[in-house]
Amino acid sequence: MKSIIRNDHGDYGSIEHENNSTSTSTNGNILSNLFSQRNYTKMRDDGEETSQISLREQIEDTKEISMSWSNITVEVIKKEESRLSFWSKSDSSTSRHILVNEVSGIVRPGEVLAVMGTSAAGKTTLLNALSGYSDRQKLNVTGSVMLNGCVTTTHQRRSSNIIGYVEQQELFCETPTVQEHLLFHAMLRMSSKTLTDDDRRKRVLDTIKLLSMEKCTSTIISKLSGGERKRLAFATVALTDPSIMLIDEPTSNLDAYLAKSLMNTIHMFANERRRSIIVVLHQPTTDMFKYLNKLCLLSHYGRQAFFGNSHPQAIDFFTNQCGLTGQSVDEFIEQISSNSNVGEYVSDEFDINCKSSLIQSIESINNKSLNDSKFVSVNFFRQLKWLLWYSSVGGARSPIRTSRLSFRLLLMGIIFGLAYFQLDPSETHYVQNLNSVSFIIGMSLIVSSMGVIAISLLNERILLIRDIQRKIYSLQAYYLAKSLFDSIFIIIISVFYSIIIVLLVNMKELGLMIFVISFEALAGCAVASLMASSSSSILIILLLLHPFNIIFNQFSGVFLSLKSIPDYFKWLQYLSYYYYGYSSILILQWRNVAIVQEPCEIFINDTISICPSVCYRSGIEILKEYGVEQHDLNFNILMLITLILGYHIASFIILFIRIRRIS
Ligand SMILES: Nc1ncnc2c1ncn2[C@@H]1O[C@H](COP(=O)(O)OP(=O)(O)OP(=O)(O)O)[C@@H](O)[C@H]1O
Repeated sequence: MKSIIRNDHGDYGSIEHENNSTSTSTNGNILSNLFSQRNYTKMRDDGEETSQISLREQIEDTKEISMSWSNITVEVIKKEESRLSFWSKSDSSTSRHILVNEVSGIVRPGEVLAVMGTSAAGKTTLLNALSGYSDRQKLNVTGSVMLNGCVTTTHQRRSSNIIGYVEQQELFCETPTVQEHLLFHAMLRMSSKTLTDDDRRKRVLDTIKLLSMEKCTSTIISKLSGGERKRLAFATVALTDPSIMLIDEPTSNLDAYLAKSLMNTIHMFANERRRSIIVVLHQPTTDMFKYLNKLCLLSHYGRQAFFGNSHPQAIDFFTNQCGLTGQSVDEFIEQISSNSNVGEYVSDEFDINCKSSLIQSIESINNKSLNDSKFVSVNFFRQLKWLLWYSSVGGARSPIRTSRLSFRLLLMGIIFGLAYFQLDPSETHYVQNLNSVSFIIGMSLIVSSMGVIAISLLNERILLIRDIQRKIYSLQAYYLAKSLFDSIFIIIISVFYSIIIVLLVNMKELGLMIFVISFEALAGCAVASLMASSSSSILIILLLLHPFNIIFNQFSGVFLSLKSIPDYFKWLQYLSYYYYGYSSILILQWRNVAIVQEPCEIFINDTISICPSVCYRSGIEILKEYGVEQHDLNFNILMLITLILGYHIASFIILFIRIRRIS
């Protein structure tokens, strides 16, 4: 069937599209019900009346925004250094590499524009420039991008909810399921305040259905196929219903049927929701052209080779104006790709014959006012709630956190528990053994969990930067949610680990031991967060964590006597979580011990010998020997809490500065 696409200028004509297939009509129904906010409200009030609301009413609710761009040039400036020998001064020069060269275009509400061209022609680079994300790659962009004729800055494009960008390799948090991922985005990204949480849940299910993803609703993202990931990336953006969608290679990794079905859905989004959509396409099949209204063709080095109606106008241009032979657009693309001279020639022809009318068409768009489309960010507590939920559903499935760490701790708990099994005060080396296990219990827990905390924070960094740039949530909400979730996780494993060792070794004061060990581990993990925030790779984290741990170990009182720490290193003792943790555990073990029997050590001819008789010491005397005061328990716990907060604040500030610099 032929349908007329509304067009202010009349230069883009009509397109043909299928309207009678089952999948089309099913998708159409879902789509028309999907994004009507009024539908949801009505459903709540009037039961089944939803379907009576016409698409026309829905369209009036929507924001129709055209996007145009003129003379977009993207270049990378490379600094090249040449040095004749090690000692000679280096000569540095800068060179400019043009990736996109004076490209112009326009897409209006209701249209799908396809950007096509040779590999590495600059299609993704153009999309990055249009979406406002080029500066994260340190690229220099000139030219203007207009929304409804108003010139915009990159920041405006990034921070408004007008543009939804589906990147070529969309990043996901890998452990949640498809439904959980979409729900998280529905709760934080759908800006309408009138939607209830139930409406959002329903929209998630409808979006899953629209993209034929029912089969993988409960599949963990890391297990999705390449094509399913593509569809999920599209679904994540489609969920929020932006006025303009930029989609990089939506059909790659999809089979012919799914590719066609997805293009059909994209076309319907544009057509029925009056959205302006730009897609980068690679080798589209001939029947896919019916879903495209316009074509922007890039040749070598980002030069523009064509812009216009996808099929008839393109064929006319390539055959009549450029003298190429062929029947379809893909044949011309192939000729341009295979021979850079043909590409150059076609680009020159386009510049001479067509560029000025395109620029006129762009300039003719009146400056229509844009609605205030700043991101309506959800409040801090809602962000915190859903970030905590997302961390917990994802974290609970992460094997590094769950099975592997639990197994490691169980194994260590059993080994240490059996090595120091049921310590008996009447044993010869009771004091030494009890003091050793008091140190090892905290140290082993911290060393095992530090890496997990640091690596998970570092792994999420790229996602965090992207989500903050997209204004999905704030760094404050993310950091607080992450720290809360990690703290709960650390407390659970501390309880589990302490119980094993305390019971096997026969240590005292189980309840308070759990309390102290948890705080010691939390302080250690706060240091791990600080390391992760300060590092840019796992290797750097590992290089930093071990020296830090060893240095803080030395000032715990177990190796170097607390009494002999030089004054200029006292500050290291006060920053050491091992010192406060170890001292507190010693206090718990010795404070109520009245008498300890142990063999006496005496000096005979300057060598230590064991006297056959026994010596008697109180627990308080043992503490004194280690430089620990029994009344320091509360102070130590307070200091551990201070360290936890201090290290986290330092970690947050460093992360904040790093992300600000990148963004
Ligand atoms: N940040 C950057 N610094 C230097 N060169 C870059 C940068 N980003 C992209 N390029 C280069 O720009 C060219 C165009 O890259 P782009 O990813 O835009 O191509 P493309 O047309 O999308 O390619 P494909 O179809 O293969 O995905 C490539 O040669 C690429 O190496």
